[in-house]
Amino acid sequence: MAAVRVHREISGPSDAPTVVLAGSLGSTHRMWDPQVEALSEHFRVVRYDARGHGESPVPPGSYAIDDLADDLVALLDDIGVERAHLVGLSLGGMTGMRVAVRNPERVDRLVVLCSSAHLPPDVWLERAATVRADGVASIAESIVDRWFTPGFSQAHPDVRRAHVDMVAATPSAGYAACCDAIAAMDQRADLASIGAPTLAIAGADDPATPPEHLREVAEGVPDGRLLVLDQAAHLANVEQPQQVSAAIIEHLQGAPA
Ligand SMILES: O=C(O)CC1=CCC(=O)O1
Repeated sequence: MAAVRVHREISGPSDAPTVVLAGSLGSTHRMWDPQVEALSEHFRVVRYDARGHGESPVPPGSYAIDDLADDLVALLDDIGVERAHLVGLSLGGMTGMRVAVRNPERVDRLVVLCSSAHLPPDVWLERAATVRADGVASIAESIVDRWFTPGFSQAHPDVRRAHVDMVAATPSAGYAACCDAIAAMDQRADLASIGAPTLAIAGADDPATPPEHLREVAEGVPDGRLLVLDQAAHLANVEQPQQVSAAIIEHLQGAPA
């Protein structure tokens, strides 16, 4: 499938190294709000909506992780960036790993948060079918139950509500097409070919991509390292914003893996 021109928001100094932030299934670029200020002190920060999400195009049919990776490379081409740091959470992490495998010359350092090289296909095909039948809004509450720990949701009902609304606003066709991409993905054999120094960050309480998935990434990538954050579920960047921002900055600035 041809690459699409994704919706992007750019902040930070134009002459600083570029970091591209790729988000989770059911999110928009706004899921990175907690990181933008801190990262913009050091980097040109490029956030975007994945195809099928937010203000980006929603091509018909199923997608593959390769399509999402091609969109990210097309974004780099479009903004005139030869080589960037990539930071991706969940679906965004899968996309970042794929770019690091297929376009290694475009990737400086990689951060993979709350993601996986492989997830059970049947779960994702079933979710795609549910969303095609009933719409993404029908599962938005249950999705966000996995994004935050119960304690965080109780303490921050406004944050939880904003994320339920974000998921519910995702085009159902785009969401389902990305579920197809996750179902068809198996990057386990490719991890060894990722040359970019890689930090894998897990939420200790993430039921969607538990820490063992990030351990597999950290141990599979030759220059990989694992960080497990307590009191964080799937959207660890929202639940532990300072720790995540600090870990990203340290890794991208070249802390030894
Ligand atoms: O939203 C979820 O259920 C968790 C998830 C797994 C891959 C992804 O992008 O989100």
